[in-house]
Amino acid sequence: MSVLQDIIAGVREDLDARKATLTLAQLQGLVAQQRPAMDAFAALGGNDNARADLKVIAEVKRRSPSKGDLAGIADPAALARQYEEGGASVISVLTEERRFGGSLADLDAVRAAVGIPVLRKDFTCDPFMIWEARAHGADLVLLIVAALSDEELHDYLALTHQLGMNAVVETHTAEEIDRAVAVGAKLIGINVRNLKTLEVDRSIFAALAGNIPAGPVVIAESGVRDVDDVRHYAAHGAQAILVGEALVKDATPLERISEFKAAGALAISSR
Ligand SMILES: O=C(O)c1ccccc1NCC(=O)[C@H](O)[C@H](O)COP(=O)(O)O
Repeated sequence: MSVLQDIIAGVREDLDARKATLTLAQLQGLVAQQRPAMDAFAALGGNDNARADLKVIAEVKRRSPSKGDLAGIADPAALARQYEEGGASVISVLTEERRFGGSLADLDAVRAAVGIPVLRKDFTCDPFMIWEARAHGADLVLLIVAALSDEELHDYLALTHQLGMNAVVETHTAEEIDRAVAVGAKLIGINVRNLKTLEVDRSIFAALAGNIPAGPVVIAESGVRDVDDVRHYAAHGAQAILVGEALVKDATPLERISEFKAAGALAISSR
């Protein structure tokens, strides 16, 4: 069993427990009370043809299978506010519990604290999780191509759009990019971390970004340690970067995001 399959097996068990306490009809009732989702495509520069700056998706990430404990994060809302002040365009909240130590409570806290779109970052493997994301105020969900059939990818993306949200459609190979493009993904992430082996290979972003046609926002996910990594991704076509570990371990994440944005903008202007 790959790491990804193992994570998803745990996600399904936890989901079954939540489904035993809340029906889909009850969840849909909660969704009806939510304010409309924010336009994350626009927030990430999707409507801006010039796309002169680099957008940052800043992640609230407590733990990871590859690195273990990353940060205590006593107050995810305070961290998210620092991200927003630093210039992040979207906040990503890892809600998976067993391997990442996250929760829907973290999502609630972050949603209440910031005025920018929030991504529920989880291993979406059931439509119920998309309804849950919206019920907890998320504006985006994550759809990992490697974890879904074409039919699931199509149906989950359609439900996401039906609920007024966007999806980061995550890829790791040329074939997965083709599948993301075929379903009409508007936000395509290239995760340089192989979720089956946990290997991080930053060079795959440069190798694969050219396979994404004009239109979708291109997001480089994982592996940002410093401005050199930011420059590398921006120089090779990233319009946004998704950063977790480097920010949660930094004493001054606000400054770090400003620095990443400045380095990214410079690299984009010299492309
Ligand atoms: O982070 C992991 O170890 C991991 C392992 C297995 C599946 C997913 C994993 N991470 C999810 C992510 O994609 C990252 O949290 C995100 O891209 C940020 O990465 P980083 O900046 O390297 O923390």
